[in-house]
Amino acid sequence: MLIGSNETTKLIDRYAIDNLKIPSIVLMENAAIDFVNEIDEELDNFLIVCGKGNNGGDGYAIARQLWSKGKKVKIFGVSFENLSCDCKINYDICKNIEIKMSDNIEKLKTWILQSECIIEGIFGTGLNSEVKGVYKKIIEIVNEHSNQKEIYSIDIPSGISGDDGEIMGTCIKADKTISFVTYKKAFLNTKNSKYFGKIIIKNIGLNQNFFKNFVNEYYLTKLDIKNVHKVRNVNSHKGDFGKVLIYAGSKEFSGASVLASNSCVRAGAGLVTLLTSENILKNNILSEVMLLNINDSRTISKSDFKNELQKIENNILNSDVIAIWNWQK
Ligand SMILES: NC(=O)C1=CN([C@@H]2O[C@H](COP(=O)(O)OP(=O)(O)OC[C@H]3O[C@@H](n4cnc5c(N)ncnc54)[C@H](OP(=O)(O)O)[C@@H]3O)[C@@H](O)[C@H]2O)[C@H](O)CC1
Ligand SMILES: [K+]
Repeated sequence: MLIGSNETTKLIDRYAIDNLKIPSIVLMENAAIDFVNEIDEELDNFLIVCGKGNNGGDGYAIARQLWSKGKKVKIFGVSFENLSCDCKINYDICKNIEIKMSDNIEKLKTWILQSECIIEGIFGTGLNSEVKGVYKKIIEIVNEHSNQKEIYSIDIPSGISGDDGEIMGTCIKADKTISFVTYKKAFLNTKNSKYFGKIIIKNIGLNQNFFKNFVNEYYLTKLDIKNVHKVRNVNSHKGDFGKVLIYAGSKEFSGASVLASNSCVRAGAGLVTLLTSENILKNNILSEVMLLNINDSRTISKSDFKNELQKIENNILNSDVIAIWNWQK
């Protein structure tokens, strides 16, 4: 999965709009549909809190989508003036379909209490300075009055910097964050993970592989592993999947040899042989790994030494990959 700063996410967005000719309003609609698909079906009564930018626009579009599913929806708008272009389009539709809307802070408290779920789109990747004034107040009210209610954040919890996950004065404490296109850099800031809740990334109609050159950082997911995982021919033999020789472990330190050997087996190597000091490991620790014990005592006889060397040489010649433990007493 692509990891994106605010800037890279915007670049991808711009490329999709300017070069791929996907209208921005279509991206917003896709974002809203993807978002709504991740909302718990049991929830029925929603309050959407919208800012003035495209994050707020996503909020208005989500409100429409929920309305079309017959859900109860109200909207609190930070302001209905100076909305971004796509935000205004969705705001106008919400007005036309008569979704209840208000920008009155007192109503915000009442409406939160009447709802089961609060979806917030106050700020997304466009947050560019410390949250103050009315925005700070709105975020605090949402956090304070949402006890026992689900809070869903659009793209990123409002008030968190998308670039480093730091709190810009104050921020929403989400139960679920449904984010678009990239795994935001912010989510790597584990110090603040309690504010993100469960993180879900949606593609909003774009394909991550198409944009992989826009970033140089990737978040490894089960899906990524699945994509590189090759289906094996039923007639194949374990010898077809590489032979690994690991030389590791001593009487005092045997852990690394076990970890490395088991990791190779888990990663799919065909034959894994651990070359290690005599008697340091019981065979049953390594179920699929072949153990090759060597006598590495300092008082070994010359002929035994030759035999040990021969054993090692044979194994080296027979291996595709050799891992050597670098530890000196
Ligand atoms: N491909 C995608 O990822 C898509 C993302 N979408 C959504 O769009 C937002 C980003 O939208 P954007 O309009 O760029 O930004 P925001 O909505 O986050 O916020 C912009 C407004 O907020 C004002 N602002 C910024 N910081 C502050 C602050 N500290 N206090 C008050 N106001 C602030 C800003 O005003 P400026 O005048 O300062 O610029 C804007 O008014 C993304 O997160 C997604 O949710 C698309 O919908 C689909 C494609
Ligand atoms: K948000």
